[in-house]
Amino acid sequence: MEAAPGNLAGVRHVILVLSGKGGVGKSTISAELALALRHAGKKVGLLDVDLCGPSLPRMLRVQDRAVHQCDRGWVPVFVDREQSLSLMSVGFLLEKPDEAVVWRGPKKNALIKQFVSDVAWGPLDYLVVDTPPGTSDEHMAAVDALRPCGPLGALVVTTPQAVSVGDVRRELTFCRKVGLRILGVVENMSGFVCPHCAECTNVFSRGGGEELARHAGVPFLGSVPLDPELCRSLEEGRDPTQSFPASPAFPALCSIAQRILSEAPAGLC
Ligand SMILES: Nc1ncnc2c1ncn2[C@@H]1O[C@H](COP(=O)(O)OP(=O)(O)OP(=O)(O)O)[C@@H](O)[C@H]1O
Ligand code: SF4
Repeated sequence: MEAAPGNLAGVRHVILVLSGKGGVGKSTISAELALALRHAGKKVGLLDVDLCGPSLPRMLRVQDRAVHQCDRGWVPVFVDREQSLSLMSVGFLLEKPDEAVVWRGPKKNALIKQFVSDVAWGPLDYLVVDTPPGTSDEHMAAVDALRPCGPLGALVVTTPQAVSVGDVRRELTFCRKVGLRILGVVENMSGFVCPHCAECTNVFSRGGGEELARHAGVPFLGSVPLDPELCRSLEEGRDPTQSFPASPAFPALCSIAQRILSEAPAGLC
């Protein structure tokens, strides 16, 4: 395998977060996974290649910050004082936060390649990559640019309904075709836990993600419930592990991070 070049040389593991369709919580899971890995003592980078819907700067409350240039390229925005979680997003390059990115494919692909190669990530245990929904040229551009890092892990997010599960099946086929190592499926918005009595109501049905994983022969990493506190923490840019440690989503997210951590020695990348 060729050695990872330049700015990627210090990146140990890469995880692409994918979903068959939009709005299933891919950015949420990317952000929360990055926070949970950071809480486990890891140095984490988050790369937002969802060029048309860059939501991570807002979710992590760093939307007013700017990226700077250094001799090795762009310096990502550090989310925490300890500088253990850094973020690069097209959101930092837009003049206004609600400006639309209306570029054609080649320009988007060129920017994705630049995001991968021209960001001075420094040493990272994990680089978590939030991708656009579906499968597109942008996914291929990200995979091609990241491939020199070694085998790339893929985490696929779905909601429990059958329609989302169908989209995920296509996503898993894509992962296999381009040689991503499928770490597993996460079922998001899986039931609503009542804040009064802790009874779980399966708003959108339940178990589609687990069933899909079983059929596809890939690991099921866990279910994250619909959680108003998680939603609130994202709206307010707060870390739910700190602000809402008793929220129902928190143990689920921690256990997914633990599964990812336990995969690493088995050669994630
Ligand atoms: N488990 C959850 N509990 C409560 N709210 C959630 C949960 N997961 C996601 N959300 C909320 O659902 C909305 C969509 O989530 P998110 O932006 O992460 O989806 P996405 O799949 O990345 O969307 P897209 O890529 O299409 O923009 C957000 O407002 C987020 O706060
Ligand atoms: S689950 Fe029970 S306690 Fe919770 S809102 Fe419904 S009726 Fe009330």
